Amino acid sequence: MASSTPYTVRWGIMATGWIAEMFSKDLLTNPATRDVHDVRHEIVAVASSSAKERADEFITKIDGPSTAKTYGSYHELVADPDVDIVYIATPHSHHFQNAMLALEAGKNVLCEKALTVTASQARKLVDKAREKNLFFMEAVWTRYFPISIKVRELLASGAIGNVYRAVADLSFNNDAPEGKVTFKDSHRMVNIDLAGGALLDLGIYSLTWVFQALYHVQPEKKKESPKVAAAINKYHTGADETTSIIVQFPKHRSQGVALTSLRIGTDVDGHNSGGPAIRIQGSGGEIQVMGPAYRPLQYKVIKKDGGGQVEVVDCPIPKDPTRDWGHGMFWEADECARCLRDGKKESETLPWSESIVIMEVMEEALRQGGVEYPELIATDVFDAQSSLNTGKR
Ligand SMILES: NC(=O)C1=CN([C@@H]2O[C@H](COP(=O)(O)OP(=O)(O)OC[C@H]3O[C@@H](n4cnc5c(N)ncnc54)[C@H](OP(=O)(O)O)[C@@H]3O)[C@@H](O)[C@H]2O)C=CC1
Ligand SMILES: O=C1OC[C@@H](O)[C@H](O)[C@H]1O
Repeated sequence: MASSTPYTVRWGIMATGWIAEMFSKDLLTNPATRDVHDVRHEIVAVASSSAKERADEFITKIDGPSTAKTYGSYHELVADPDVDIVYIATPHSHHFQNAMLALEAGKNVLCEKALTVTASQARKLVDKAREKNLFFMEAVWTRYFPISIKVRELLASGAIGNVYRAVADLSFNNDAPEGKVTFKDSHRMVNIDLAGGALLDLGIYSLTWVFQALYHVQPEKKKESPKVAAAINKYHTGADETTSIIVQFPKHRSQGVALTSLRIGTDVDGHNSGGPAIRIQGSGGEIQVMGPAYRPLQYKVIKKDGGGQVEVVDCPIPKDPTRDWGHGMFWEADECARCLRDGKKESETLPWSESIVIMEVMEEALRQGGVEYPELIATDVFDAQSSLNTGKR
């Protein structure tokens, strides 16, 4: 029989930027407001690589607990004995070194997407987690949404027959005059030194849907790494600005198309007039998911023999009324808590092997498009004193 006392996870937050704020505010919501009663979350420490004061300000900004310890370095955070799991919210460039720093220190890790810059880095992190017997997960929050769970269930149950194709897009219109985009060259979205680019930041969600539809739902023995064909337009910084990938799963006769761009928007007018962001097509029908691909709130099921009837299902994200907050990242946090409680080292919803295959696809696409990242961020050699860990910029 399940215990009536919820299992508590004590989080350490690494970095104090935008997504760290979103995630931390979600951790602070009351789980009961999403009908979760078996796990709960505490923020026990926050670290900024630049200054302890930034971590102090962060706690104020999120209306966090005054008991949380604040650090001016990532090294101090991973050494804190009260931290059960470290949430890594730094740019892509930093993930390998930061995650390895935490794993080496014996900490469980939830690391923001994209997991790493290269597939080799991802494999090394998984090897380290295995060696140290630690929990490790890529923070692809969308996978833990009830809408994703429902769509996977529908696909697995054969609701649309044999699934042969998935087309997914996550693009934003950041077009600007004279060939520019609206981001400054130094911004993490386009800065090659921070592993910027549409694919690692946005295209990973398009691939997430392609993989949820065509790969994840396959029985383990039938899973196959896809063939990859990619077209990439590079921005003047060297990062990719528009990337289109076709993945082909020959044994399953299925194909996925993953699209991303910083030039045109999936949602043309901000009202979803452009139609679904994701189309999953099977022999017996189609499932459409309304975007954005990272935070979808509605899906439709269209049956081949449905006589024109379309099932439309809304999947809203619950808010904690006390804090007036609910972004949707709490579901992945709940998954981490349950895995820690149950002694699991990886999440079945995004197993290590799947994160690695997706990193391999992105690496191959970037190779075909001629995108190259600097050695400092592409190396798979861990260095605790790397500037990516010490913050000495
Ligand atoms: N799941 C989701 O919905 C989203 C995920 N993300 C992911 O989260 C990660 C961070 O994105 P986001 O929060 O938007 O980025 P921000 O630029 O807002 O924050 C990044 C933080 O990383 C730390 N950092 C350390 N070194 C550097 C450096 N050289 N340059 C910039 N920042 C540095 C800083 O914190 P400090 O100084 O305190 O150490 C900074 O505040 C990315 O991997 C991104 O893909 C982003 C947005 C949404
Ligand atoms: O993960 C993300 O989802 C939302 C986007 O706006 C953001 O750039 C990206 O990092």
